[in-house]
Amino acid sequence: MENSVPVVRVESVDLVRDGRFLLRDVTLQVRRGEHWVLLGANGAGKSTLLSLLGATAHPTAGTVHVLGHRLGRVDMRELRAHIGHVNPRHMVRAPLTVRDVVLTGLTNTPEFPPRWAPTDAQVMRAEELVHALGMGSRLNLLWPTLSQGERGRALIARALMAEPELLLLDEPATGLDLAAREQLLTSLDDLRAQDPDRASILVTHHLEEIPTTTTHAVLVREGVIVAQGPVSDVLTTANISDCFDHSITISNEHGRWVAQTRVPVTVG
Ligand SMILES: Nc1ncnc2c1ncn2[C@@H]1O[C@H](COP(=O)(O)OP(=O)(O)OP(=O)(O)O)[C@@H](O)[C@H]1O
Repeated sequence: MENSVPVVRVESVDLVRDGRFLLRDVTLQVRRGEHWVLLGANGAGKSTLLSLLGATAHPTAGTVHVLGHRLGRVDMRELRAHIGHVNPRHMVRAPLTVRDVVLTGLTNTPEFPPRWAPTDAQVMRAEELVHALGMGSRLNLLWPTLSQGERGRALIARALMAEPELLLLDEPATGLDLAAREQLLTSLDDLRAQDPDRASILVTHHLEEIPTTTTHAVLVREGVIVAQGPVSDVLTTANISDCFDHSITISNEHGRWVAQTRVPVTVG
């Protein structure tokens, strides 16, 4: 894909299910090297938007281009091979080790396809990625024995195996304890520095889960984008309070964001 072509170009998109607008008039453009956070309340439409960008859903109206290809005019399966979509609900049924699950990122299948075997170089890359995500000591553990946080980190390594140009992360810090969350955020910052061309979109409800390397933010409310742009322009007390329909004060310290309910000042 040419450098000048946006990684994602969504234009005037509606997505309607059962007569209900899950997304309405959504326009969004993401370029190489940009790292977006997608914020919104429960049910706002974040995962729905991510499913369009991950080429797993089609818009009802409007156009979606991902990596230069228009949805509806491209083999979605082929396109998905170039997108790293980290879905915490990814199912692993076979008793695979962490190394094997990460390797299935190459085939984009839940298990190894029949007669497929990774090369030595692919195994080495899988191990490097597992180390980069702080999971080196877990390489040989069987998937069912992992904690939720360990699975989340292994799934990011899995998504990176195919060297995707676009990485989609759906609530990657959900269920992580404090230390695991901090390790995850550091790993994401490090990975972004290692591959400056990759673009990413991370979905969360929590401002504390936004990596410091985030460049842009988009706020969704009831299927509509209410603000988007450079992260420090978008993450303001007014915008976040409006998006979540609640009085929230936002602050930023050393690149990390914090949200607090605004306490009314009582006089007297
Ligand atoms: N296939 C579907 N058919 C009908 N409604 C759907 C479908 N998928 C999702 N929805 C509805 O669309 C709305 C947006 O869902 P979505 O999962 O995108 O929200 P979200 O912002 O990711 O929420 P959460 O933060 O709770 O994960 C929800 O009200 C959901 O019930």
